[in-house]
Amino acid sequence: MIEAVTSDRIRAAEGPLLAAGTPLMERAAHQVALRVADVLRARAGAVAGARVVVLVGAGNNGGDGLHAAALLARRGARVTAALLAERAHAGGVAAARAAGVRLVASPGKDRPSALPDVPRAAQVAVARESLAAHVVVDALCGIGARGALRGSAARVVREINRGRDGSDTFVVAVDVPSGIGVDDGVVPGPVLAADLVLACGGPVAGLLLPPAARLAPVVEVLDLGVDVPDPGEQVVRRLEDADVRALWPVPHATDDKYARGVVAIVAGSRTYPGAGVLCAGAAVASGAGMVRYVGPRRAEDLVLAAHPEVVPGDGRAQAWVVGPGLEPDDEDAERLVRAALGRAGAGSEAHFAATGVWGSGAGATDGGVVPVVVDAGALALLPTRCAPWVVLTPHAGELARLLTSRGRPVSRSAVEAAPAEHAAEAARLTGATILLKGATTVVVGRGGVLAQADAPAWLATAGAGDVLAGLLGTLLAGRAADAVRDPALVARLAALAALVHGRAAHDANPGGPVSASAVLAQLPRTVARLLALPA
Ligand SMILES: NC(=O)C1=CN([C@@H]2O[C@H](COP(=O)(O)OP(=O)(O)OC[C@H]3O[C@@H](n4cnc5c(N)ncnc54)[C@H](OP(=O)(O)O)[C@@H]3O)[C@@H](O)[C@H]2O)[C@@H](O)CC1
Ligand SMILES: Nc1ncnc2c1ncn2[C@@H]1O[C@H](COP(=O)(O)OP(=O)(O)O)[C@@H](O)[C@H]1O
Ligand SMILES: [K+]
Repeated sequence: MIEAVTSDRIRAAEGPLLAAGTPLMERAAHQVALRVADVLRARAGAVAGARVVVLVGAGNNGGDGLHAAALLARRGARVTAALLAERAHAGGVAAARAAGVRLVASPGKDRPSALPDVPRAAQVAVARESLAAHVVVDALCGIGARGALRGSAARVVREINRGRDGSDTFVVAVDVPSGIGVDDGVVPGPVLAADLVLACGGPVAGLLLPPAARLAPVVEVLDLGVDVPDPGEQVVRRLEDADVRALWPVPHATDDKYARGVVAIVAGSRTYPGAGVLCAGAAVASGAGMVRYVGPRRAEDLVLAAHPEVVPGDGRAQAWVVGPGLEPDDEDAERLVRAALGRAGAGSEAHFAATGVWGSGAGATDGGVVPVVVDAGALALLPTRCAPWVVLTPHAGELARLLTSRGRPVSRSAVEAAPAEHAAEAARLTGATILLKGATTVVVGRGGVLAQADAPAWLATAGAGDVLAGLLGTLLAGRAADAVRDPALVARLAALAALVHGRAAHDANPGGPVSASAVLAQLPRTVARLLALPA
């Protein structure tokens, strides 16, 4: 599991070390230079003679970049450092100059730390040189960044981005891609998408959160000897493949189908029967002990034809999945959804406030409260408050509608610009655990935020969400009693579902298109592959 914290935690951890004179910048620069040298060897064959452009900002992030530039120049790389702010780290400039780094817009002798704005022609030249380099190092700003990149830095980054499509420029970002919201992952202006991010001491939350996460697809943490204290709930987590084994409900030799967990599905309608087929099929494919299906005759016939192991009709279950493919104003479906939500014990929060316990763990298996996944059409049928083992699985448009219906009018694009913030708002307003779908899926529940970026963009296809809902139903049914006792587990299981869903989409056809049916069919093999990994 990757854990990322807010930037003030990193600063607090670094403070005492810096006060004691620990050379953190030298350590960071040394490790950045080593990793850039690895990339140069892979891309240019050797470090000596390879072309590197370092984009340098005003603060210590720029200092890291300049010291790394000096180290690379000493190993024979042809390094240009473009000083793109009104000042630059003095020690870094001296080291770079002494090592033979070519300094663009370097400070004059009489104004060593007050740089003029870089002229337009020089900005274009820096962008051209960057696009032709083997590696570009982004050291414009790190955790000290506030708001969108500005001035020459913003213009050079825009210029590089304009030319980047046809070029295979490799960008290494020092600490973060400059200009992202380091704590909330917003992208308020131009940012250079990184191929590799080298996080200094520990990753900050913004690297894992959408929309910034897509600009930081690979994050490596540089060990600077900084110990970040336990941040409690101020943390963003990402599950990795090695976490699957610890969380997945693997059956024991003594289990029968009921002990393994029964999932009941209310999905699909006369108009959209396929959602029922995909949702129930995903619950079967991910290993439920039994799957029940409740829906109109046409959908039920199709579900049973595709998945004969599904049991038709209502009955006891350890988890419910409601909503995929329901038609508005379908009174039968509405009654079933409300009954399922009733089984989740909408009043559980009052019980928790009175007793300090979330519910009886046994309740989940003896007909008491059970987890419920609420998707698509069922999102409009929520009670005022939900228990945290009710998991809402909206996409951005559905979350915008949900927030608007609760007196917080917001557009889909506003949700997309700050997904974690809006998911947290929905969790506060409803009490439920929120799984907000997208290229990076954000889960907000008890115990903090999780952000999963495991899926290829090919997964953005109709029906994929129905598969996710069925898969999550199986996980919650398999660990229902634990989930009701420990609501933080609900959020982890939701993140686990997103991880496995994304991996199955990749495994089904690496690098190419996938249908929702193909993801479903791939699930058993992907689960087996992930369970075979060492924990
Ligand atoms: N703590 C340590 O010693 C260690 C830290 N380390 C490294 O230092 C980094 C933190 O350094 P930092 O605190 O100096 O801030 P940094 O990220 O360089 O940015 C601030 C500068 O950028 C400017 N600026 C701000 N916003 C901007 C914008 N939107 N667009 C353009 N410019 C903007 C801002 O200018 P100002 O607003 O003040 O005029 C200020 O000058 C950290 O990420 C890591 O890489 C490692 O070496 C290990 C030891
Ligand atoms: N760009 C993307 N990259 C990767 N995964 C994506 C992307 N866009 C959407 N997804 C995923 O695809 C699925 C789409 O679900 P959803 O929008 O509910 O579709 P449907 O309602 O048709 O089933 C979600 O799991 C979501 O996280
Ligand atoms: K940076």
